[in-house]
Amino acid sequence: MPAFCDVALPVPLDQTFTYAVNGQVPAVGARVLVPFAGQRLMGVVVKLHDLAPAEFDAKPVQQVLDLAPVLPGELMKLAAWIAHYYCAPLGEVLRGMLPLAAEVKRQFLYRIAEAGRRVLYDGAAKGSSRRSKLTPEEQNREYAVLNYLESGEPAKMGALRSATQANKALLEGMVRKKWLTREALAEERDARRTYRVAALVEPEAGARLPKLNDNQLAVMAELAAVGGRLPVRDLQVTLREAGVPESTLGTLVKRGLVAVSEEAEDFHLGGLASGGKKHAHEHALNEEQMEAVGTIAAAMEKGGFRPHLLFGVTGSGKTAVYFAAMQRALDAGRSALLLVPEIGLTPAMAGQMHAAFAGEVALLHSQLTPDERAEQWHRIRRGEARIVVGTRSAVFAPMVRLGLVIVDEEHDSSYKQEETPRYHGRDVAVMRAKLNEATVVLGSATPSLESWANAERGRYHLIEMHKRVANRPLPAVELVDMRAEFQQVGKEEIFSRRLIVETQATLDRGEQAIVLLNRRGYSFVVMCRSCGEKIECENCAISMTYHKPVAETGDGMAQPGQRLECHYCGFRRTVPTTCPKCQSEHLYFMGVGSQQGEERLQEIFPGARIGRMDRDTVRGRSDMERLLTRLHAGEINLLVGTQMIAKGHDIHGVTLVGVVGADFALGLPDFRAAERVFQLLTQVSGRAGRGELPGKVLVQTYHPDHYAVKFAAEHNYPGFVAKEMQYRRWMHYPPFAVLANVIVQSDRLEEAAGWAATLGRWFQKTGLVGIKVLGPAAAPITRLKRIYRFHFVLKAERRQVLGDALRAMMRHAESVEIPRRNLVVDVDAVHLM
Ligand SMILES: Nc1ncnc2c1ncn2[C@@H]1O[C@H](COP(=O)(O)OP(=O)(O)OP(=O)(O)O)[C@@H](O)[C@H]1O
Ligand SMILES: [Zn+2]
Repeated sequence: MPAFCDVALPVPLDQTFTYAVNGQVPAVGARVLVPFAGQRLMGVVVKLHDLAPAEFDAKPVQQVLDLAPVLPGELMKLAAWIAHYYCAPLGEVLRGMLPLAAEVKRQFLYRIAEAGRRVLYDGAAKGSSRRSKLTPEEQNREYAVLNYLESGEPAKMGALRSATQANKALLEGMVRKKWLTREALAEERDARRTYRVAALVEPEAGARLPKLNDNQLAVMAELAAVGGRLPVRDLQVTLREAGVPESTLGTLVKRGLVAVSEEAEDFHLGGLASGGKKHAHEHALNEEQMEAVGTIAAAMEKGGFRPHLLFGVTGSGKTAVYFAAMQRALDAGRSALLLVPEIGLTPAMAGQMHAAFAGEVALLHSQLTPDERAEQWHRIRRGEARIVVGTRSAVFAPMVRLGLVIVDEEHDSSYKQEETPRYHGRDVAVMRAKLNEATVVLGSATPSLESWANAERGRYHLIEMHKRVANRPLPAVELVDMRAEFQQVGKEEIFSRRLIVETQATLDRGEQAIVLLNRRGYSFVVMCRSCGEKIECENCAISMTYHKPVAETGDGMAQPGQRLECHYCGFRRTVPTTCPKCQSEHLYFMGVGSQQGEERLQEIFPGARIGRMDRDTVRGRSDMERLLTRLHAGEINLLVGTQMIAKGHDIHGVTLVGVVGADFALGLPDFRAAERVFQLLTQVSGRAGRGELPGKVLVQTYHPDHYAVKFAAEHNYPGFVAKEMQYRRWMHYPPFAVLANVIVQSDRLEEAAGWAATLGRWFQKTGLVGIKVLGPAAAPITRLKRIYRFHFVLKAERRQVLGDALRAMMRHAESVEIPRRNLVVDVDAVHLM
């Protein structure tokens, strides 16, 4: 029997901790509770051994939570890889993998132990009770507990407590004295939990409309707006915001106008927000699609790790390819994992998954409660759900016989986790496939340069889909030079004359238009004309955004009132009437956000039915579904919004896309600025002309000659990458170098600056070979959430060299007592801000 186990704990320290095995030997991959710095922490056993630690006495494990490993060996390996590759503490990696924190509070079973029997039968307790600090009453309770358990049958804590009035502390004491044993009850939760759905009852033909009061009308209108059905919990959120009492729903049910039914939890996305169109799996695949599926299926058949990059233009029908490939995986008795950027933003995708695979599907996304998440996790682990669709962390789903991994919109930066462990979901997906010997497909109309380089180097097999489905043309893109516009009009306008004319014509033809304004709020800078100061957040070195009061939007959603808001930390303040610095009254609101865009559009097109899509109007999945349903139905014919509107939506009536101020981002101090602008322009353009009618795109720009803008206008991805690759090569940026961003941070400026300087001197003195160190410098955002930030950017040609340098740096930081949590190591950083 091994005497010790090494446990990975969720603490910001790059090591594991040794504990003494205490009775039950835990399995590697099982969870245990252990004492740590005065707390009880849950960790995962990573090693069993007999090597007593030299410097200290190992404390015993307090409790073994799982009899068998919760994580299969393959995921343990993946965790170790992530910890090494991203220089992240293994315990924090494992915590991110296990959605089971909720289960630690689960039921315990108590059983009488040998010593307990002796106490009960021999009265040996007398001897011990002299030393015992327990009151006679408590000792009696202990006897009652032993009596209760005498038969040998285990009992739940709840039952014991009510039968004997023993409390938890008393029971724990008995476990410590070894009178009782305790085991965690591995509760099999019912994965098929149900939830309640409210639905409008179809009135009988000829029935008269009943009289309804305002509250009742509000409920009926809300249901009608979302197509007649809504989960009760979502409905209640909306009702609460609108001030409608919850009892109203009950009244409507009594009157037979609304029915409430129970539905199985996993089906509630089916059919929503697809606008009555055919689902992806119902189309006969075209030639390009069939070829793509054929290539993927052949790879699965051959077996082994086979990475693919699926480069398919917007509207080429990539989703249908994913479905067909996933079906092939199922047919071959394997499971398939599909990662998507944000499920809430693309409810149609989830809906189609259910339509195609019904009960085989498990959804994993950030809006699940811990319990729901755990349920899905168990369904997957038991092999009941063989199709898993999820966001970033779904890459850790405990799939059984994983055969296919797909990463949709692989370029999307939401795959990057911006807290420890700072992994990239796409890259972990590729590694996961490798460990499983599975096929992996990264799909996008605008692949990241990293993935494209891998395809060029022959590491990924490239699959291309050049044409839109049904031979639909890509939209014609026209650039509107806003410098010329200004000269001709003589003043700064948000919308060019060209965009106004085209929008009017589109609306007149009964078609739909979308306008991208990629900043939310009304004005994103508030400046004092007298002293030139911008109003910044109290916590961050960031301009605050002005939000205009909106009593009510067209959706009947209550909105917070007028305010300044920091979009980084959420801090809000009232709008000052004078400059906080110089008291001048000349405050100036600059920079047009989506809220102002909507207001202006309503003035210009009073007859338009305008909708807005941004973080202020879309706060949850049901908001998004409601908006999309109204768009599909043509209820909205002019949509304004932030980059959310560019995310994979497939709205067939949209024939015009206008882009306002998207090239502003070209000026950001980040080497990926051009790539991001190209992606955004291409993706948003891709929303036009997806139905019967061809589309048109107008891009308002101050940089009509910039290659990112020009190539996007020509739908020329290869042209753009060729140019961008040159620049990356010259500048030694990824994909021609590997990079890490190291942030040194503290809530005290001197401390952050001092540590940065210390590390800077160390880098200089050490003279690492094969590494280029830029910095220390103040981070582009010098203060964030009250924390001051300095940074280094490390670049290397070889991954190994970079990792070694980072580890050496962390060791040095430890030796000079820079706390680990004040040092952020971001390997393959996506944002350098
Ligand atoms: N073979 C086909 N024939 C006709 N229509 C199809 C076919 N395959 C898919 N479609 C339809 O084409 C539309 C676009 O498909 P999809 O949304 O998968 O495009 P995509 O490649 O993912 O584009 P994007 O990158 O812009 O998200 C959908 O409405 C889909 O139902
Ligand atoms: Zn802030």
